[in-house]
Amino acid sequence: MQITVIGCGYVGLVTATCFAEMGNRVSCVDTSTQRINALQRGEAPIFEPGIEALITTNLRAGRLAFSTDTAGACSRAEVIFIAVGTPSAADGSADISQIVAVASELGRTLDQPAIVVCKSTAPVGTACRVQSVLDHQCQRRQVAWQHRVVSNPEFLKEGAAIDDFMRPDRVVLGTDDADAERVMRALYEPFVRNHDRILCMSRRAAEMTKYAANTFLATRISFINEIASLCEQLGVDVEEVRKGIGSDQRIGHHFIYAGCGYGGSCFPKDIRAMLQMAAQYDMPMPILHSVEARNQQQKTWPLRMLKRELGNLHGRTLAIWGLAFKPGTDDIRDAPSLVLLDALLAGGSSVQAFDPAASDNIAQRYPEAVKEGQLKLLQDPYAALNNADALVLLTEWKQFRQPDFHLVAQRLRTPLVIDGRNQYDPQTMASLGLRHVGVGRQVAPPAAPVLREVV
Ligand SMILES: NC(=O)c1ccc[n+]([C@@H]2O[C@H](COP(=O)([O-])OP(=O)(O)OC[C@H]3O[C@@H](n4cnc5c(N)ncnc54)[C@H](O)[C@@H]3O)[C@@H](O)[C@H]2O)c1
Ligand SMILES: O=c1ccn([C@@H]2O[C@H](COP(=O)(O)OP(=O)(O)O[C@H]3O[C@H](CO)[C@@H](O)[C@H](O)[C@H]3O)[C@@H](O)[C@H]2O)c(=O)[nH]1
Repeated sequence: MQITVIGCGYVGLVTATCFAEMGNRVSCVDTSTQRINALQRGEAPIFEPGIEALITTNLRAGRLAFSTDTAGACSRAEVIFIAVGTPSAADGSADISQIVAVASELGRTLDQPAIVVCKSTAPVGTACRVQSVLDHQCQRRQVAWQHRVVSNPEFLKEGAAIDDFMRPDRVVLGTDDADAERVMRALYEPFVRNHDRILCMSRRAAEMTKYAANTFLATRISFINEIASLCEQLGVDVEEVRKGIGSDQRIGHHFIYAGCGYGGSCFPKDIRAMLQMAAQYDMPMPILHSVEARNQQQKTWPLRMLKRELGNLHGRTLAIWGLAFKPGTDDIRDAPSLVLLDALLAGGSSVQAFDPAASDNIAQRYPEAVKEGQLKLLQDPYAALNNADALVLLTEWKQFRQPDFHLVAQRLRTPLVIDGRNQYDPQTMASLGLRHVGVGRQVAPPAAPVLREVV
């Protein structure tokens, strides 16, 4: 099939390369000349395991092409995916102006009917808006055809994006057009060979499904983080509780890991967008407000623990392992590391940090601190520990799972490990002379509850 993908970010590139890998001819467009030039040389502008190999193979095979010319790239396309950004506007709502701009351009320039697919995460009603923008242009140009708009939200996770796309749990197609459904089913058929995991529904339901999925996952994380806080008060280990509840099949083990909060380009933004969608109908959505508030609070957990253990942090040197919002990516958008770095740097602490992928992005965000030497971004995780008053683990990269604890204890000035992702066993750490502070797993005896008089 001849496909065009508009937007060469995480979603656009993964979509394009995976469809090309299945034998389709895919043209990719982006407004960034720099991005397109790099892609034409086979260089990925994003950090995503496996993406560069897919780009190179499919470029060489002639199934993949990159350009900045939308009209040219769409001239023979049967299916056109819109995978541009939908960032938060000032009020928290999803800004769909990039989608609308693409739709207008397509309406003005397409000389054949196409299936236009909204892949970006966008509020309920966006696909209908794209349809009316296209319809309006067709009427203006007095052409005889109508484009068909499908909502096809994407569920990939950064760091595992190719695997998620190649083996999706489900493919959601929002359309009531039988022809469009047939073409889209055929396109996705190679990815759902074992059994049909394609779910067809209305465009509005497809859009809502994406927001409901993300906000539900975020709710699970904030829920376990709240339970973890209570565990800290009660002297209970939340890791035991996690296993205890996760083994109930109705709950399951996924997305119930307590930590220092969720970040990334999706959960925070999509919760804000969902709240704004609801606000238009005067819906208060108290659950989602709490999910968001709990997450903000959770991101301050590492700082609170450092203060509890060390007192005043002014003049202290702190080591951080992991700056990306999760392992497998260089993405620092809404990462818990930003909350900690902002506070430590403003409070006069020095930071020595290591991340396998995200250091460049952090350097761009804190250029002054890097220049003045207050923030050192190191190439070696153990070099970050030299004379530090504590090690704070924020991202659970695999290489941090079994570090040389003897070296950790030797390098640190104070043997304190703040484990923001519950990676380490408190007993093992204690046996090595390291004080370990995990999320929701204090080993202290339970404190007395505040007793209230029963009336
Ligand atoms: N990142 C993820 O893990 C993920 C997963 C699922 C869904 N989503 C959603 O998918 C959408 C895209 O996310 P992303 O992370 O790929 O964004 P991104 O910012 O990485 O990429 C978007 C790209 O679109 C380009 N672009 C903007 N306007 C354009 C135009 N008019 N023509 C051509 N290119 C244009 C930008 O230059 C950029 O390269 C968002 O709605 C996001 O919420 C993201
Ligand atoms: O039990 C858990 C699981 C995750 N996280 C955190 O949650 C955030 C998001 O993680 P993850 O969902 O793995 O990453 P994303 O790449 O943001 O993917 C989410 O957002 C995408 C964009 O919409 C969706 O497509 C994916 O399905 C959805 O998982 C990260 O900060 C994680 O550290 C936890 O704290 N505890």
